[in-house]
Amino acid sequence: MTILENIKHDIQTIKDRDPAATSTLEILTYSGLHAVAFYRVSHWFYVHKHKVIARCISQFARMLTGIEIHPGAKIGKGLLIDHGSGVVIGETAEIGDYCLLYQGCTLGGTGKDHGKRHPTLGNNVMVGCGAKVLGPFTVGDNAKIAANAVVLEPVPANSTAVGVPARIVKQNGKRTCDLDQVHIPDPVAQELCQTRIQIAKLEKRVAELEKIGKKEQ
Ligand SMILES: CC(C)(COP(=O)(O)OP(=O)(O)OC[C@H]1O[C@@H](n2cnc3c(N)ncnc32)[C@H](O)[C@@H]1OP(=O)(O)O)[C@@H](O)C(=O)NCCC(=O)NCCS
Ligand SMILES: CC(=O)OC[C@H](N)C(=O)O
Repeated sequence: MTILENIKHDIQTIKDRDPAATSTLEILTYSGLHAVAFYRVSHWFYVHKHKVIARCISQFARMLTGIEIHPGAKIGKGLLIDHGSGVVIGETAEIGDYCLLYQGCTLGGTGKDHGKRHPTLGNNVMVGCGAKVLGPFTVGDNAKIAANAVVLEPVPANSTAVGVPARIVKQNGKRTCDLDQVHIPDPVAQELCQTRIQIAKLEKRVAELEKIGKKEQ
């Protein structure tokens, strides 16, 4: 895809995904669109080894929009940065297609890694406002990162990560168990939880039957 085709795609995505967007003209005023368009140009200079020009463009975009995208980041089709102020995307971050980032979120490093330092988002990932995703791990397709979460470990596809530090509260539309003390659903803990739920149901049923039995006596 050329830079222009990518930008057209970004505009279409905003139309499709932002309920507040009413027309193309209105979308052309969006800071998020400006930041992504400048990024697409700066990335071209970055990959063609004009790193200073690339940086000048990204710093200019930052002044204009309050959104800082390092020209080295790799960003797929149809990125929507909604509202945008305070968004920071690090040099080795990778973002799949049709992702949605809200204001104040960071795709950053922990300061402890070298080389690949920033996260990789799959396709259709949503990162809520104020969330920080820190480290060189993967956030799977269709994952949702809650507003203000601080994510320090991989997030599986189709799941929701919430809190500080973030834990997985939903996966494939189902709530994960409260017994889950690690951030990724543990199959043994989930099995234990299911057993506890079954026992609780059986205890309730036994109590009901005992009550009926007593009445009949
Ligand atoms: C997380 C989010 C995406 C909802 O995802 P979801 O998969 O539909 O999850 P649910 O709404 O079912 O919530 C699951 C649990 O997480 C909790 N939760 C949701 N968002 C949370 C947040 N930001 N921080 C802490 N807990 C949160 C819910 O209360 C619920 O808890 P419970 O299981 O104890 O009831 C949404 O709440 C969110 O944070 N969106 C960010 C959008 C945003 O940034 N908007 C800014 C627009 S300007
Ligand atoms: C402020 C906010 O919720 O923005 C989200 C989206 N633009 C909307 O209008 O719903």
